[in-house]
Amino acid sequence: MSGQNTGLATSGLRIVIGSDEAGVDYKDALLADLEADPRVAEVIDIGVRREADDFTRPYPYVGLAAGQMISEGRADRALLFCGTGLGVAIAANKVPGIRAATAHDSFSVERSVLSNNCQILTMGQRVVGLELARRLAREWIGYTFDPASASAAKVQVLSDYEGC
Ligand SMILES: O=C(CO)[C@H](O)COP(=O)(O)O
Repeated sequence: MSGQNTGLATSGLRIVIGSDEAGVDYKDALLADLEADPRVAEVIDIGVRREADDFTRPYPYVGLAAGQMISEGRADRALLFCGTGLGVAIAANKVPGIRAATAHDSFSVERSVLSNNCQILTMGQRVVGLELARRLAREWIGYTFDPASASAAKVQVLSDYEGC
């Protein structure tokens, strides 16, 4: 995998944000939050967008597109939404080298980065309140995986399995 995300942010994160129709309200709200966050260098909105042709784009395309962007080194992380958060995570995890997790609580969000070195966080607009989603995203941005931690060897098992 080229441009593999180490989780080490040195000059601001490049974050992909995306959703299907069922997650677009949260996607647009979190897009504004990320753009205002000084820890974020770039926000890349991959849709869907209201009034656009892609509005009914199914969730697998969103998850796959986000995973591919990270895999190709065009972004460091992605924040994705659908109705449950599950579909976009399943899709993103099909891309080799990508670790995406659905999390709606603070501890799981923390561990998705510090234990699992996940590059992608997903949430469900039909599952979690907007203010909690916003708080979780703020917390998520603050975590950085430590490649010297005891968790690194466990994540490496996955990388070795995938060969990337
Ligand atoms: O939540 C979704 C997929 O996990 C999606 O937003 C809705 O999918 P559907 O229930 O198949 O319409």
